[in-house]
Parts: sequence; structure tokens; C-alpha cells
Amino acid sequence: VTATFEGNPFEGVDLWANEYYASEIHSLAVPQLSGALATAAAKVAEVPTFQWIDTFAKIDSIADTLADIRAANAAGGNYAGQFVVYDLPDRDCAAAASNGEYAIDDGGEEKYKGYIDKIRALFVEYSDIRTILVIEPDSLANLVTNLNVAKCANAQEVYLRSTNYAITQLNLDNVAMYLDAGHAGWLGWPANQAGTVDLFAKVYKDAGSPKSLRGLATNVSNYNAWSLSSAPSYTTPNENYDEKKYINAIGPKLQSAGWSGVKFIVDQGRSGKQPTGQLEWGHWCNAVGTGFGPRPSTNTGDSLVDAFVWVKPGGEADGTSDTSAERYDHNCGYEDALKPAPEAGTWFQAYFVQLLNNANPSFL
Ligand SMILES: O=[N+]([O-])c1ccc(O[C@@H]2O[C@H](CO)[C@@H](O[C@@H]3O[C@H](CO)[C@@H](O[C@@H]4O[C@H](CO)[C@@H](O)[C@H](O)[C@H]4O)[C@H](O)[C@H]3O)[C@H](O)[C@H]2O)cc1
Ligand SMILES: [Mg+2]
Repeated sequence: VTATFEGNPFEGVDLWANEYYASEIHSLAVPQLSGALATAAAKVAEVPTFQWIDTFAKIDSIADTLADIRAANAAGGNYAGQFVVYDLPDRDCAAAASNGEYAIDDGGEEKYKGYIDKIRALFVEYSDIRTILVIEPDSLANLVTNLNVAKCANAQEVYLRSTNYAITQLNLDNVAMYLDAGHAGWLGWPANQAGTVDLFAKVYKDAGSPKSLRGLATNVSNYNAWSLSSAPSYTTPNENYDEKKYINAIGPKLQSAGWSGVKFIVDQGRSGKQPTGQLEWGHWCNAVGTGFGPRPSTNTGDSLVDAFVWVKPGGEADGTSDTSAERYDHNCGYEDALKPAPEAGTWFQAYFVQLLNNANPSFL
């Protein structure tokens, strides 16, 4: 039976802790730990994180996870899956660390359609499972603030057409989608809000206001608090110094711009220590002084916010610190970036231990 639903997709289900992250922790992290830290690490593996589909080949891991969920649900469970769609051509156009497999000048737009088509086929095959998606981190946000970057300006139309393809093709009864919308320190600056609202409202309307497109995801792969009583030094002079302020600044504006039912989810996976150890708010790569944050929950206290979630799986690197690497980004060389760091998306043990030691609530 198709897992149709109304309203908040996080209500009335349990979130699945996928085997991909659990196996990273059990095979890579735990063996390097002992005593209390090893015990705490094993608990992190039980937290439901989003599974990043950052290559065409990774689509097979969606099938694995959906099969796991189907089996668990057949045994009495009521689980939903969480995935990140992340493979745009000329991906991560303003940075180097997360550049992807597809290039616009090498047929990337058509290849991306094939990527989306294969994913859609799985969600149709597993229409009995509720599936929650974050669509293309950093992409539209870069179109708001980085059209001065040649690679982003060149990618603009392809990003828009590809995003439209994704949200129309994945508009299925068992699917809920959230478009990535940067974070308070990115699109939350007053100067960036108008551009943000215009772009996201346009994308929503141009796609025909898809029923499955529930809203926006914020703070993905970043470290901001949900709600603070005072501004961390590095956030000044932005009045929106946490995600609650950012969301409540743009939510009503999006409603007025034609997205009346817009809702939000907020990544809190690496937000447990506030203030963080960042020297500059814009230093996004492997930031020091961070910890695992509030666990995924619908208990947000804010009618605009469906859930706190863990989108970026803590322990997977943001980018390599190897200055000779092709994907080396200078952001990963800053003093407040933990080093030495491996390639984006690969296991970064020292970072995992940092998050574990600084976790709030604690796993220890
Ligand atoms: O004093 N003032 O009044 C004032 C006004 C405006 C100011 O300008 C703002 O300054 C902000 C920095 O504070 C900039 O925000 C940064 O923008 C970067 C992209 O350009 C983001 O990087 C991405 O981060 C992702 C993970 O989040 C990575 O996955 C991804 O690979 C990576 O590319 C940073 O997060 C984000 O913090 C704004 O654009 C800029 O408009 C500044 C001051
Ligand atoms: Mg990144």
C-alpha cells in the first residue's frame, strides 16, 4: 500500500538509522576507541541520519536501505527513509571540496536526469515506504550569493532546470522534499533575504507547486544553533544569529511570495557546542570546537519547523586539507579547520571524536 500522508512527514513515523553510517562507525570508528568512548560511539550509530547520494553509483545504497526498511516494517516497524539528493553537474560551484562527478561541459545535465530517473524508479518500487529528501545542498544558495563566481554564473540555468527536473520527477505520494536553503550565516544576512525569498518562491511556483515539496532545509553541513539567547562573536552584525531567527525572517516572506504552506527542517547534527570554535562564520570546512547536537525530533516548538534532523553525518569530512589535492579548498586550510582532513564525505576519525567529546546532549 502506498505510504501516502498529509502534513508533517516526520509525524507518525520512526526514522531509520541507515546501515551505511552505522557501518562507518562500527568498522572505522569503534575499533580505534576503547572504554567509554567506544560505548558512546556505538550509540551514535543508532541516530537516524540522512544518507547522501553523492554519486550515481551510490543509488544502489538507496535500494539497500529501502530493502532494510521494508523488512523492518514487515516485522512491525513504521520506519521512514532519509536521503540527500546531491549530484548536480558543476556541483558546489563556489568551492572545490565537494566537486562532483558530472560536468556541464561534459553532458552533465543529461547525466543528472539519468541519476534522478534511477532514484525515482526506486521510490516508485518502494512506494510503501515514506521517504524524506533534502534536495541539492548549497546549489540554490550559491545562486543567491555567488553569481559573481564564474562557475556559478555559468551553472545558473542548469541548476534551475535540473532542480526543476528533480522536484517534479520525485513528486510522489510517498515522498516529501525539502530544498536546501543555506543557513543563518549565509542567506540569513538581511542583504541576502530578498534574493533568497524570490528564488525559492520562483522555483516552487515554476515546478507547479509540487505536493511533495514541503519546504526548505537549513544549516545542512553547518554548525549553527537552533536558538540562542545571545549572539556568538563571529555572527555580528547579523541579527539572525541562529536558525530560528533566520527561518522566522524568511518564512513569512515566502508565504507572502506564494509559498503559503512552506515548512522547514534544521540540521542540528553538528550544532551541540555553542559558540563553536570558528574564527569566522564563513569558515565551513571541518570547523573545530563543534559537537553532536540535539537529536532528531519533531518537538521543535515552532510551527514553521517540522523537525530537527541530522543531515550531514558527523564524522564524514567536509573537504581535504591536502593542499596538493585536486579538490583542495582553502577553507579547509584555515586555523579553525581540523587537520589533517581526508576528502569530503570520507571518514574523518579525529573529527568524529571531537564531535563525540563535545556532544550536547552527551553520549557519554
Ligand atoms: O557585515 N555584514 O553586514 C556582512 C554582510 C554580508 C556578508 O556576506 C556574507 O558573508 C557570509 C559569511 O559570513 C557568506 O556566507 C558563507 O557563504 C559561503 C558560500 O559563499 C558558504 O560556503 C558553503 O558552505 C557550505 C556549508 O554550509 C559548504 O557545503 C559549501 O561547500 C560552501 O561553499 C558558507 O557556509 C557561508 O557561511 C555569505 O555568502 C555572504 O553573503 C558578510 C558580512
Ligand atoms: Mg560541503
